[in-house]
Amino acid sequence: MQTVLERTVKEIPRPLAYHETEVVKSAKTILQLNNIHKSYDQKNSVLNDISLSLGEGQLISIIGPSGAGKSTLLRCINRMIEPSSGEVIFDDQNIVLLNKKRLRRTRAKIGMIFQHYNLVSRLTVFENVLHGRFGYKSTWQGLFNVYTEEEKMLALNILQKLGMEDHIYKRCDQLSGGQKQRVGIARALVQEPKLLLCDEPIASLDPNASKVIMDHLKEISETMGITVLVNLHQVEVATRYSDRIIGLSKGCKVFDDEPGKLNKFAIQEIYGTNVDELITE
Ligand SMILES: Nc1ncnc2c1ncn2[C@@H]1O[C@H](COP(=O)(O)OP(=O)(O)OP(=O)(O)O)[C@@H](O)[C@H]1O
Repeated sequence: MQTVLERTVKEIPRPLAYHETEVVKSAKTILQLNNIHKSYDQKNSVLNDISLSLGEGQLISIIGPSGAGKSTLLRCINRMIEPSSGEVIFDDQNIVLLNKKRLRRTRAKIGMIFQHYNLVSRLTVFENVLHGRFGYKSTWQGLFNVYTEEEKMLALNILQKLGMEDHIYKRCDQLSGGQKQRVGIARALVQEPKLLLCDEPIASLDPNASKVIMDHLKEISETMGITVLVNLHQVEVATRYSDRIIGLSKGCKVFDDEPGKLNKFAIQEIYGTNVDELITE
């Protein structure tokens, strides 16, 4: 008898045609991780020797059970969490070695979106989005919210692309979860990033809102050439949207391939043996 997992994996549309796979393989490298280790204490290792490289304009998902180290890995890339050792090569420089000033400049090219949006509730959509320009401002410009006309036009255009043009003067606490996440994406895009890190962007959203967000992320990678790295709990979403999937288990990379290769054995290696339970949850 077919398991739920086998049925689910079979029914998932394969997003890439053969010729597209070839394009993915030849994409220019935008981020290279070399031998990343992370321990929060002396005893336990949370990330073990993670190496990978990401191509320009790809959407790559990281999947794995709770506690596998997905958020830690994502946050080591922009040094929200300091890796214990290893290299993070982005824009031809090792981020791990940058001083505060150069790190700030480099981070401006790395957008991030969060499960709980991290917006300022009492500010408007437009003000929240403009905050994405902070990385390009001097301290006083940031303090006094000094933005150029070009920056305001950029924010408006992005909000329009994300279907948020009717909400720009609303306070963020008046928005639905899906709308808040679109503001989070707009704030990241106004940075004009080369890389977008998404830490469980749909974990708090219903299926419809999740689809809207994933459709936008896919379009961003395909049409803007921005590399999108996204932590996901939903295997079927990862399979449907990703050019490539990375599987983490107990801090180790145990899978790194195209979605079509994510068979039940690979899923078992990533999640352990309770595979049916995982899919029916
Ligand atoms: N600040 C911290 N101090 C100590 N341990 C931590 C800290 N942050 C995370 N950990 C531990 O590191 C491990 C990996 O956590 P992480 O949040 O990266 O996993 P995850 O795969 O993202 O999990 P989830 O899917 O539940 O968010 C867990 O065992 C967690 O308890």
